[in-house]
Amino acid sequence: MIVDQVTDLPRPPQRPASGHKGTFGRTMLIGGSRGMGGAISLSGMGALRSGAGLVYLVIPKGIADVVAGHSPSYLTIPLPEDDSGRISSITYADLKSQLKDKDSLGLGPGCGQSDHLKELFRNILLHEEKPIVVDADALNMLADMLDVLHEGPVPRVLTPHPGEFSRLANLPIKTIDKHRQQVAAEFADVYDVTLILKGEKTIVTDGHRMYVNPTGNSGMATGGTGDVLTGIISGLLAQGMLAFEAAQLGTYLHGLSGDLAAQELSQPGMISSDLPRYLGKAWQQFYALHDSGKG
Ligand SMILES: NC(=O)C1=CN([C@@H]2O[C@H](COP(=O)(O)OP(=O)(O)OC[C@H]3O[C@@H](n4cnc5c(N)ncnc54)[C@H](O)[C@@H]3O)[C@@H](O)[C@H]2O)[C@@H](O)CC1
Ligand SMILES: Nc1ncnc2c1ncn2[C@@H]1O[C@H](COP(=O)(O)OP(=O)(O)O)[C@@H](O)[C@H]1O
Ligand SMILES: [Mg+2]
Repeated sequence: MIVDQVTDLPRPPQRPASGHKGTFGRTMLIGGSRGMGGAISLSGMGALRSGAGLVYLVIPKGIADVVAGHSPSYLTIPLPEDDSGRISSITYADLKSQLKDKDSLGLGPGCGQSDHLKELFRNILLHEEKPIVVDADALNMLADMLDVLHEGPVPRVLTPHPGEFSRLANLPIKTIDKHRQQVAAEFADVYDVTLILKGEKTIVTDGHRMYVNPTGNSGMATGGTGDVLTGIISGLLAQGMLAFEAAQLGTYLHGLSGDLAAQELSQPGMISSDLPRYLGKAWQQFYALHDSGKG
């Protein structure tokens, strides 16, 4: 397998002067559960500040008010929940009309795991042709049904940390840490996905190209930072970027937000909700360096 090392960053989504919120895409994020409303709220903030026009959060009804209260900029779609406060009852057929006009999806932040969610995500991955980011508990459930990646339409972006990748690829974390590029590229090639293997120097690969992200710092090793990344990439996909490019730019901007947050707040003093707040500054720096201030 020949894998090209990519260093150049892709062009960001265009922002035509006449653009309206429909121009910049609708992304829908499905997740959250009792005790983990923060995860889907953080993803929503990442999506909003990635430039997406409309951000929909599909959540269990028990956390709907808390999540909606996190930001007035979200649209929320509350669903029935089970005894543990996870999304339940609703089927893929029930959700179809909501999914229809969305440009991208993000599955998993804080959703928990259940047979019901697994079946719902299985159907979405099998049948939805729009780009989908798969993270967190959606990845853990995907580990038991990897066949959907072969059968379903592409593009799919998977965002595991090494613990999640170990479950997906059925490899020990030690092996993953030792051969990060190789195991990530092999998995991406076999399953025809864009894989983001997170951690220090996050890897983005589609099995043919490999990007090693230079931004980020260990101040980002704090709960919820990965949830923000899922939202950023879902938002870039909604704006029409291709999967590998959205993953690459999203990972770069996410790490840069972390670096800018650490500069002002210190590594121990920064938290995941700071990342969306610094994403605006990260965009400014990106445009200044890479796109002559068009943003
Ligand atoms: N505020 C919230 O509501 C939050 C909710 N979260 C949700 O909590 C659920 C569980 O996610 P977690 O990731 O905590 O659980 P996991 O059990 O998947 O991951 C935690 C374990 O993975 C391994 N791991 C993680 N990063 C690693 C690295 N760089 N190198 C080696 N091993 C590594 C470690 O063994 C670690 O204890 C998800 O649904 C997630 O979205 C978390 O995102 C934290 C914040
Ligand atoms: N030491 C580090 N250096 C750079 N980035 C890091 C480091 N530790 C964690 N990160 C980044 O923080 C994020 C953590 O994601 P994840 O483990 O999914 O967190 P959570 O599920 O709590 O949101 C990833 O984007 C990862 O690359
Ligand atoms: Mg995570």
